[in-house]
Amino acid sequence: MAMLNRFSVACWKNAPSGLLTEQLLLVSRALHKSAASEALEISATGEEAMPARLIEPAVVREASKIKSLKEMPGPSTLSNLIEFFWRDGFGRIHEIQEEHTKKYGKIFKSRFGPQLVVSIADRELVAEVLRAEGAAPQRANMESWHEYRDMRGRSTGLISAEGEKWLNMRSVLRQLIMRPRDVAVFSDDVNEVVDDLIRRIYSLRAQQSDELTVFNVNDLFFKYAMEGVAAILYECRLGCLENNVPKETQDYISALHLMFSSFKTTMYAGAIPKWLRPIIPKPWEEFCLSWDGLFRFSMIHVDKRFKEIKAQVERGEKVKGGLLTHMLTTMELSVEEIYANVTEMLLAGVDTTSFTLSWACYLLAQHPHIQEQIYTEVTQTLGPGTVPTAEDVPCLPLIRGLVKETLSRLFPVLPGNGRITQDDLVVGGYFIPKGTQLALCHYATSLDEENFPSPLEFQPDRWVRKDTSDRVDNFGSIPFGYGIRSCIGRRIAELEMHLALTRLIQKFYIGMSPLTTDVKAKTHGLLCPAAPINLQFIEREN
Ligand code: HEM
Repeated sequence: MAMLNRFSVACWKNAPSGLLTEQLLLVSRALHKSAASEALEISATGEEAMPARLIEPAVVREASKIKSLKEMPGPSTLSNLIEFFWRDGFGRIHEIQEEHTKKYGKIFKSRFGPQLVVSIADRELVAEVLRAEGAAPQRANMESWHEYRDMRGRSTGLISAEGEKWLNMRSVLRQLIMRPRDVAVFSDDVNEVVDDLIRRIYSLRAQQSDELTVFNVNDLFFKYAMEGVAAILYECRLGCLENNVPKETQDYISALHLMFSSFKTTMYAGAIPKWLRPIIPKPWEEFCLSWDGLFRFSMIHVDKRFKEIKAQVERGEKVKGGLLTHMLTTMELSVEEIYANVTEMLLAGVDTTSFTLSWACYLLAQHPHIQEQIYTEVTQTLGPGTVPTAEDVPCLPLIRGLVKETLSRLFPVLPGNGRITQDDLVVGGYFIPKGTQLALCHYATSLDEENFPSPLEFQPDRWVRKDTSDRVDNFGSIPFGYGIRSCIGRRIAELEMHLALTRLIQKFYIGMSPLTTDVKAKTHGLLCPAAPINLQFIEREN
């Protein structure tokens, strides 16, 4: 069994899905040697290259021990249905992940109607699956997204595209925003948005009788994240943090809320068969309505920038700008692809960042002594009142540790990720046929004692490297995913979070409002606060 564990992921091309031992003997020659122990090769773009595959004949002896999916443990279809539809399991997906891992082990199967999902909650197996990926990995079935785009004549963007089309777009976009230095140039733009965030905090505090409290900080951080991503993507300001939010921005926020607040509805939009739509029309209608709103907004801003560029060219002026300007002047992507990509990036970049900021501030308020340590680091490193830039962030390990401890461990905003296997695989000793939906259980692995000692404790300093050999990163926690299909907005999100948190900690002591009790997490697509987080922002004397 030890050998099977070592060689627990096998991958081969064009093999039939059957499970005959002879076939296994043949195909297992293609197994590569202990993918988990291969060193990561980080390419110049910051994306991880796949390790070379080696043939390991010893595995052939083990092939006959490979088990089928039938032998894999997991909850029954009935208990799953009860859990999700009767006991509101959609809001507790993260807890169910942990419960099922404890009950069935670190690899188990579940059935949702006709859909079989294999869940993996073991960091080595997650690593092996992701390291064995092909050139264009597939995350999940995006049929409903494709259907909407086909119906409206719209393109897919990075989230929804597959295969060759995805590969082409990814190779263009990764050159623009994947490396920390690509986004460092946006420090000043992001800092302007942080200025507005701080002004907004003063304004909100002033409206309360204690003149300290901001109610439901996620509302504030949602607007900050949206303004920040848009400043980079659209190269313009939206006015989200103003007292009077402009109408078109307000319409966009409503479309975004519709997409997420009706998370179950939009999930059902994909799950409900087309023939049932005349009987249950609402989910599909709301799904289309929110996409219409999201696309409309992006198109307004892309078209506006396009006109500005055109006018500049006509006047013979040099065209300067950021991401959108680059896309519009090089035209490596078609206009429809640009619309789709900025739409999908804005969708991906707002709630993820705002929930993480809300949780980070909540944890700071809950742990005043840790907040003081981070404050000391910030003031000693930057000196009083200095506005930090991306270049300062590597010198602020506790700020980075704060984000990692929040996002990578206690509140992974995406509690799970998915992959559809593109080849037949052997994972953890089980044969998994091509086309199977895998669920990578980040929430369970982030809180696994084997991966992180004292997993329930908030310890930002666990991420601080004591020396260069001390790598804390591991596959127990990959909040931005991994490899060629990982989050393309990671560096933008990190810049927004690092700069905002540093400046908030510089300026305020963040305390818990007496009106906030213990806030639990719930899954609503993302891992979000189940109740409003109300915090006090007490000005520091600098
Ligand atoms: C805290 C903030 C964020 C978190 C935790 C996060 C997390 C993730 C994760 C886990 C994935 C899937 C990766 C995989 O399958 O391996 C993803 C994909 C993606 N994210 Fe993010 N994200 C964040 C912010 C952003 C931002 C700010 C943007 C855009 C500006 C963005 C754009 C995208 C896009 C376009 C994809 C799809 C990439 C592809 O399929 O090629 N994300 N993100």
